[in-house]
Amino acid sequence: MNAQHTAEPQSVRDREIRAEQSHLDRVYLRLEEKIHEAEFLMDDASKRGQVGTPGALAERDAQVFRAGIHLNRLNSEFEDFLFGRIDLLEGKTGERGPDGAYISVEPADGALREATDTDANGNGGTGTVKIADIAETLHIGRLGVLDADYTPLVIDWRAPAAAPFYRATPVAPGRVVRRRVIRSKGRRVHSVEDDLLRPEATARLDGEALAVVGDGALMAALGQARGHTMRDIVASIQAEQDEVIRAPAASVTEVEGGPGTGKTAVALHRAAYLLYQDRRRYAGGILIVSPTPLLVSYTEGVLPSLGEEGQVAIRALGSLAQETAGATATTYDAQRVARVKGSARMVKVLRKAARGALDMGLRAPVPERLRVVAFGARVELDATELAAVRQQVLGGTAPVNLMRPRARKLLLDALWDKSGARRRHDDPELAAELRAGFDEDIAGEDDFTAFLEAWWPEVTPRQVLGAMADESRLARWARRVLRPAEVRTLARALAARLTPLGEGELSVHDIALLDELRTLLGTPARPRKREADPLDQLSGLEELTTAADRDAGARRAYQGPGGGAQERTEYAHVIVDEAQDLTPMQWRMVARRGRHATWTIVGDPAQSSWTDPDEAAAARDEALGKRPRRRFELTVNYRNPAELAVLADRVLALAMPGTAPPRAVRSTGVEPGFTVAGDDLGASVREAAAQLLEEVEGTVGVVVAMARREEARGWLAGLGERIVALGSLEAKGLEYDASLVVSPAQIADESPAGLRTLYVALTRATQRLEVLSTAADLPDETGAPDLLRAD
Ligand SMILES: Nc1ncnc2c1ncn2[C@@H]1O[C@H](COP(=O)(O)OP(=O)(O)OP(=O)(O)O)[C@@H](O)[C@H]1O
Repeated sequence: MNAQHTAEPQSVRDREIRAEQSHLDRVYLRLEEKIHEAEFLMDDASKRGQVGTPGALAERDAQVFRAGIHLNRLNSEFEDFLFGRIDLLEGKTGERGPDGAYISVEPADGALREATDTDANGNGGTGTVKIADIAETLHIGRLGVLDADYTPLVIDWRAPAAAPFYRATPVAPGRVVRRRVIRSKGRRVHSVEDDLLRPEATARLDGEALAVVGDGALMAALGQARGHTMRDIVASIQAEQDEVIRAPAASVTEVEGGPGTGKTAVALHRAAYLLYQDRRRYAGGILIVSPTPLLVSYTEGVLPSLGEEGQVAIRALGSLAQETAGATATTYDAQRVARVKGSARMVKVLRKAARGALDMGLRAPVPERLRVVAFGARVELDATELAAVRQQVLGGTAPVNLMRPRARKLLLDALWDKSGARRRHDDPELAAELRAGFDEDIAGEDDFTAFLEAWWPEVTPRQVLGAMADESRLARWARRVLRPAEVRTLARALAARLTPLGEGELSVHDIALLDELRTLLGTPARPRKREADPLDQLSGLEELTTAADRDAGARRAYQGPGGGAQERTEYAHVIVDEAQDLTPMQWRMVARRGRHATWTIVGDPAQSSWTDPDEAAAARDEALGKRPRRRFELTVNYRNPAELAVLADRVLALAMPGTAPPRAVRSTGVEPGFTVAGDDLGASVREAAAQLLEEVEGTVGVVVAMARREEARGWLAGLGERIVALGSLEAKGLEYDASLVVSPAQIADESPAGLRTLYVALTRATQRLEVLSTAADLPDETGAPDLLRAD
């Protein structure tokens, strides 16, 4: 990807920067005009009173807010609004896209012509050269901008015409002769970096030789120091990544790749691409599922920087059921607890628990007999008869809380039988009349209503979870599904946090259980205030009365979850990041949010912390159903320098023998460092961490075993904002300039998936990696722990 010419004179560089600057000036001039237009539109529309038909008003409101959104995007401070340029040969066809650019990928016949070198450079000579005359120049940016005469000033990076910027290679250059990355800040162009894709030809633009400047944009991008948030990679997306980003939305796009291959980056850019490509369809929302809140906060700035936020919700697994279960969690269970809670076998246990909870008298004691007076006589159902009725009701398939009408009906049947009234009439019509009167009498009795409420109470998911904390009860519900040791582990873990009614702090894995329970239990319909559907402007209008109300309604419609207002329970597209880590129960929870969705799934089996990959794969297959799948692989590691990747590759060979590691493209010349901790581990960690802070400009991540997480925070207290302590499972997806991995052996021993977790820990750094061993690591004389040695 490096440019072929690096020793260009300063004057050429300056001239090229000036040329791009004047283009950027034109772009900003045009943007200002558009901003004025949008402001005028908004102002004009809001001045008009509430006149016209509801349809016209709705249309007007929608227009105002579309203009508002556009205005916001234009006003956003983009660091590099314009970042690319391609100089192209004439295309095979003259077809233009909606943005005014020619869309053909292949050059026209004769676009490259042979000439004598006299033609080429005017010096005279005898040989022939190829001449590439530039026929079209496109500038690529975060949004498309058309000039007043509709010529494209900037092409949106997601438009088909921009694809060659990412896809062209010297082997398959298509029409691209020169690709340029433009770096700017605010309104100033700072530098340009070129790749020449047809080095064999003499390229000319307006009769002049085409200049080539710089050392390659990708390497420049990768060398920059990190902050605590991810940056977009829009200026340097690589061809294999671009294929994923622009893959057709239909069905399931599955992407695998090692650490640092850009899976998360690609997933985020894909969300922006899908919205651009079919905004109407994705008005149904895009959900991005992330393993941890840390990864959510690390990545959530990327979409706004790409001009997209409204329709995309990025959620950690612990917050996924917030809208429905009203709960979020950030606490982790011990691995052996998580293994039970995450297993697909829990579905059977929960099904029994949801039904069994009815019998538990959660709010009031469950009545053991039902007594009513019918036709002047007392009729009674005893405990055995009631149990039989309950069994019969539960024979249905509806969610438990929605079975109460059926329970009512079957109780009345049982009472009717018991009353002997059935035998009084042979005539069916009279019998039916009598029965109707019987039902009306009894159902109208307060005692009967009170009985029904106590005997078939409404049960909440939390109550069931709380009820499962009782070991003997859980053993009954989990019979032949969980082993006794698993029952004990689960019951104790639940009892440690929850009251018998399920109040208390939930763990991340509890959320998937609650969500499953919510489906099993169902929510009975309650009369409630109708709310306007924020997506439907017309129905919104029926509800909203004043202009201000309509403003708020329409704003909600366009803001989406990012704006905090719109909470969906189903989405049009679901993107799963770090998919290798979803437990079977979490797959079920995610699947419920994408029943009609198309999907993008990115992950790396070698980084999986789930112990039973087959069980997870089966759950994933079930979630995706019969949708066709399209698989992609990412092969280049952009994060770790080669010197560090070697170390991680050794662990990969132990964790997943035979797996090919991704290819690291950078080298820093700095080898990883090894130290053996002294007697005071905390002091050793602090010292090594402080040293790294001195050595790198950006961030430092200190990764410890989960059991040491809290302790480690204390060790690093006061070292400043550039440093973070992380439990090994929290390090997923994150990236630091330097990382310190504390006791690889302890991380590896913490769970059956420990080696894979260690692989994650070792692949977080962009510059420096330091490993601190303890005696448990069996370090050699250089301090290198046993697990990381070459032999
Ligand atoms: N084309 C690119 N240009 C510039 N930087 C890139 C490119 N692709 C990836 N990167 C950078 O490489 C780093 C790793 O990317 P990302 O976090 O998306 O990888 P990942 O595959 O999700 O890694 P992991 O599996 O470890 O979570 C990020 O800093 C990202 O910005």
